[in-house]
Amino acid sequence: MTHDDVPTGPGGTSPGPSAVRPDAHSAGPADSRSSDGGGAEAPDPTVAVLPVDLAGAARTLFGDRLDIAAAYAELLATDGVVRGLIGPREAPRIWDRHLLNCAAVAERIPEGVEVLDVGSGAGLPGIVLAIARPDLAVTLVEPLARRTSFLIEAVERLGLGGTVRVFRGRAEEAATGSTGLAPLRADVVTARAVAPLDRLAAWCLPLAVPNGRLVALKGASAAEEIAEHAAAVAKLGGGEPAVHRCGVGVIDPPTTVVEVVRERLVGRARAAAGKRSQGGRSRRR
Ligand SMILES: C[S@@+](CC[C@H](N)C(=O)[O-])C[C@H]1O[C@@H](n2cnc3c(N)ncnc32)[C@H](O)[C@@H]1O
Repeated sequence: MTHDDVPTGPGGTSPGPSAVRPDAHSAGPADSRSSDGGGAEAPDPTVAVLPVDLAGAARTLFGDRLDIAAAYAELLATDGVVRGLIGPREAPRIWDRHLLNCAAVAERIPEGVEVLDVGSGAGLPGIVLAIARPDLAVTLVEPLARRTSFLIEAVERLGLGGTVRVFRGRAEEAATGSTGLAPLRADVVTARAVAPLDRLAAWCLPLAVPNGRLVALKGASAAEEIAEHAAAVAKLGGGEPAVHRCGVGVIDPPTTVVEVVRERLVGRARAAAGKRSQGGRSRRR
């Protein structure tokens, strides 16, 4: 495993102006799904132009950073498809199923906090959140080299190096710092289409600071997953999972997220905290 810190600074190319595609595209309901797919010939980049019926939502969610979102949409629909990170069928629905679906989640994230996006893949939702919210410090956690190479290039090309870094490795490795690096922690840990809620809680809660949160994009399976996994989540130190709908009145359908607060330290984290507090007391004597 390596730690690929994207150099900070102004690097990257400046994204081109946004353009609105007149032939409005409608897609099925947004859901927690992978954007992944097999490699293919690069589609025509105009396939990623913002459909006119989504332009209002896109302006609401991205504000004056809509041009950067448009550059990312084009990158996903071209390079992302060629490199097998996005299925070719996803290219025409990049905006509604991916960019807007992910950007809506920004409303659940407080101002100026640190965000870890676990299993970023091609940057969803991590890169989208970094575009929509330049106040956030975002770390993209992704184990696969082919995907982290794309992420590093995307961050540079979109000029996001000042607020986004890429960590190559699994969530479990990021949490323990087992490679000799300091363990990663954040106020908010996001994940989309990575694992069922019990596994996600096991991977992501250790990455959250105490009272920090897992925000999992879950779609239609949310209530079912909570019913199935609430007990496992509680054992992992999580509070009662809560469902929230994001982007109500902006996107249709809204994005469904399951949130879990890290309420208690369990296992190794609890033991380590106990040792720290004992050490603290003996030093004070
Ligand atoms: C189905 S893809 C979803 C990618 C992206 N979140 C999206 O919505 O398009 C799942 C991603 O999770 C990553 N992944 C799997 N296990 C992981 C783990 N233990 N820690 C971090 N990432 C993991 C995979 O490498 C893959 O990129």
